[in-house]
Amino acid sequence: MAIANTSLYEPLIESTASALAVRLGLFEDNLVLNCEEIGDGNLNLVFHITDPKSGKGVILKQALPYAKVIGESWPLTLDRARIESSALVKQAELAPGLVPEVYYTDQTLAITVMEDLSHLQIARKALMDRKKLPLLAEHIGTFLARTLFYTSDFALKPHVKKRLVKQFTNPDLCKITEDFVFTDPFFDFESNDFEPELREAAEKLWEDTHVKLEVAKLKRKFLTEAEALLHGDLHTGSIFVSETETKVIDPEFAFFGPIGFDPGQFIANLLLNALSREEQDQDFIFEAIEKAWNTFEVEFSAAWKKDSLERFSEVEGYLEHTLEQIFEDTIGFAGCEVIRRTIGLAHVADLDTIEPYSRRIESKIQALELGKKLIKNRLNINEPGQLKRFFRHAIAR
Ligand SMILES: Nc1ncnc2c1ncn2[C@@H]1O[C@H](COP(=O)(O)OP(=O)(O)O)[C@@H](O)[C@H]1O
Ligand SMILES: CSC[C@H]1O[C@H](OP(=O)(O)O)[C@H](O)[C@@H]1O
Repeated sequence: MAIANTSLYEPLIESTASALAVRLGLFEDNLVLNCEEIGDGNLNLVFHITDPKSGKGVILKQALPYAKVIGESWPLTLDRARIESSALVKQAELAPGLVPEVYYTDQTLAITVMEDLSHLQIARKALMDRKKLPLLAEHIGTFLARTLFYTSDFALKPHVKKRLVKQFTNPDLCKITEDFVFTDPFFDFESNDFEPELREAAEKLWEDTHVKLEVAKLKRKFLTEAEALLHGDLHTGSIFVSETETKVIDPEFAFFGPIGFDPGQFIANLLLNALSREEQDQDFIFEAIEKAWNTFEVEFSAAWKKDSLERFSEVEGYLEHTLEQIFEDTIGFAGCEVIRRTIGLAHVADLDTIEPYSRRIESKIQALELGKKLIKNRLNINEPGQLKRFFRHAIAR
């Protein structure tokens, strides 16, 4: 894989990042700015630049020519910065108010300068703090319906759609998902990462040919179905929230894929949070899943009726068939995400911080059972209202 021409590229440090923000005219040049690298994700640098006097801030995100979490031994294309900034611009157009505003991008330096969202909290952390998030589900349902419908063949003319598919071809980042979501966790591969106490449950999964056949089908969909422009990594760490606002960040995995992938990742990460809760605290999560899906369904249907260019859209039953297929895929993709976040390379804090350790192991064994059952039974789960019972039944020992 080619690494971008690094002769003009240089990784920024705090002083050069704030100097760049001044050069871009984002701050006056006589100010004393604060700049801190706050990136806690797996891949990139994130600089938070602020003027302490006015309180004004911006975020400057820069891709490194490798995956930050692994180091230079894992080269990764700088083109992901172009994908991320273009996706944010497209999503802002389709779902206004639900993504940070992009102020500036530079493909050579692989940077995106964007709105500072530090007044909000990452949804994973808010959910772990058991915060009430009354608008999260509705906002994400709207984000999904609008970004997915309006980038699909239902809304776009064929040439426009194909041009966008080309613009958002994202092979390196897709390969990460193909490996770490759809392949490695289902085999005894070195990249997997789990506690010794989970080995027996992992081996049971690796021997389960039914699960593996169903994952193979889901992976094929991910590889081949260019239905709509996905966010591509819509976990709760990619969403900023408060009681009144929701902003989706980090779409560097964006590409044209199967519509059910984004709702599947969102629902999976809510289910992973539910696994970290006592039963009496889980209702908020199941209500959020139902609300998000119902909002998605209502807004996708309204957009279909208002704006579909497809002649067959009027055919009775076609919308219902499309939504049923998306829901089936959503449940299957959610199952893959639950499993990979439990024994794969990239974990979630919701499970990893459960105390005591014995309960953490118990919850992770439950996660593996839940993931397998979601994948195998995705055809029998017809609406989100069934998920609470399904979850309780799946994790019962
Ligand atoms: N627009 C923003 N405003 C405030 N903080 C941000 C913003 N974007 C990212 N961050 C912070 O940086 C962290 C990593 O950003 P993210 O885009 O997820 O990076 P990565 O691509 O490496 O996963 C986030 O968890 C958040 O704390
Ligand atoms: C080594 S990439 C693993 C994992 O990291 C990405 O998440 P994020 O950018 O939010 O940290 C993505 O989920 C990848 O699958």
